[in-house]
This record gives sequence, C-alpha cells and structure tokens, in this order.
Amino acid sequence: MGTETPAIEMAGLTKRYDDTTAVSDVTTTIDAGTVYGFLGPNGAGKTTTMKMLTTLVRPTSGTAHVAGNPITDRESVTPHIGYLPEEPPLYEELSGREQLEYVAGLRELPTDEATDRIERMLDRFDLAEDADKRISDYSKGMRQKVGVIQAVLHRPAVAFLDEPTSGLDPRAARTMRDTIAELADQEMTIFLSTHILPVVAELADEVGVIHGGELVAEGHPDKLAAEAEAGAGGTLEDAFLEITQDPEEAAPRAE
Ligand SMILES: Nc1ncnc2c1ncn2[C@@H]1O[C@H](COP(=O)(O)OP(=O)(O)OP(=O)(O)O)[C@@H](O)[C@H]1O
Repeated sequence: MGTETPAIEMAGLTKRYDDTTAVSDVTTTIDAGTVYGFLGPNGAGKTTTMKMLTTLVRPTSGTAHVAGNPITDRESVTPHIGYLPEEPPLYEELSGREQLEYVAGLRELPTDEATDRIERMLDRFDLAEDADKRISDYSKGMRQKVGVIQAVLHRPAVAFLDEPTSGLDPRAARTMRDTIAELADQEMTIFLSTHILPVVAELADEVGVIHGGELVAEGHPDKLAAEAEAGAGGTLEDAFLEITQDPEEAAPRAE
C-alpha cells in the first residue's frame, strides 16, 4: 500500500504546436486501479495528453511515466497500455474476428487464451453474429466495439479510452460501462476521456478537468459536484460548467 508504482505520473507535461500550447505544465499522479475521468471542453488538450501518454506524440517539455516507464521509451511503455482513440485503427478488409486475432498476435497472447477472450468479448458486445463480416461493412457502433475490445484484449495495466460509448446504442453503452467497471475491479487503470458526464459520475474514482491546456481541477466526482456553486444539489455537470467557464462570460456576482 502506498508503495505501488503509480499507473500514470505527469510532471510539467507540456506540448506546444507553433504558437498553440495544447497542453501546459500538467502535473499529477494517478494510482493503479483508478478510473480517472478526464474532462475538458473541445480543444482543451485531452487528445494531445492521451497521445503523449501513449507515446504517439512527443512532449515539448516535462516528463511522464506510465506503469513506471518513461513515455519517451516507446518499447517499454506499449506492452503495458491499450488505447482506444477517437477513430479506432482497424483494417477494413479484415473481419472483426480477424482484426482481434491479428491484434492478439501482435500482443503475443497465447492462441488458446486469445481465442477464449475474443469469443467472450464478441459475445458480451453482441457482435458474435457479425464477427465474420468485413469491417468495411460495419456500422460505427460495431467498429467502436471492436476498437475497445482490441484496446483491452491483452489486459494492459493502463487503458486509455477516448469516448468509449461514442456511437453505441443504449444496451451496448451499458455493456461498455459494465466492462469498464469490471476491468477496474481487476486492477486495470482506466484513463477515460468523455463528454458524457453521467458516465464519469458513475464510474470515475477521480476526475481531472483540463481547460486551455491546464489541469484546473481534480478530485472525486462527488467532491467536485459538492463544491459547485449550485451547492448540495450540484452535479458534476454544474461543476464542469463552472470550472471551465471563461472569466469574461461569468455572470457578475451580486455584491
Ligand atoms: N497536430 C496539431 N497541430 C497543431 N495544433 C494542434 C494539433 N493537435 C492539436 N492541436 C491544437 O491543440 C489544442 C488541443 O487539442 P486537442 O485535440 O488535444 O483537444 P481535445 O481536448 O481533445 O478536444 P476535443 O474535445 O474537441 O476532441 C487545440 O487548440 C488544437 O487545435
């Protein structure tokens, strides 16, 4: 207890593109087994942060470690992570099952174990019947299901999920939320970026709010909600809107 390597550590993490500072001096530590809800308005820096943590984009300055490994060392980080980006990377000409078998091969999962996990996840996400159809013929929701299954198939220490319920029907969205909760119970750390605040309120142990590239608030969703000006009946949405309000838009306070 307390001595466990944190799942994610960021120290002064910064990314600049020309004159845009996408992520500015972010410092935080996320314990292993946490569901971390990463919130922020459009353009706040969420995707850029996730791309740095998954080694796809190099920081301009600052450092970060994922599962104890520096993000500048791609080979040491990638075995410990899974990533569902906004558009899951899929081979159009493969079937859903072939795509997952291919990813299992890249991750060097033993064949029997891979087959077992793939079939269980296909079943769970109601995709078994369509598993042999080509991905080019899949709907957005079906692609999303394959995307999330491939992100967690190798049971990474840390899974980065960008809008995992995007495009999913209500039943599939429920399955996704249940799956995230179950993976977290098995000590997987989930870095969850979404604009759907009730999902975060339901699942997250901790929330980080990024605004204009800066990490401007952090805490348990109930704590952030309780701190909102709305008071006792405040929701995470109230807190989010307040935290991310631009000063010039803020309503003048009564004297
Ligand atoms: N490759 C790039 N080149 C230049 N600017 C970029 C690049 N990627 C992101 N940015 C800029 O960095 C800022 C943060 O973008 P980012 O995509 O990280 O935001 P986000 O929080 O994921 O937004 P959204 O919720 O809309 O997906 C934006 O101002 C964006 O225009």
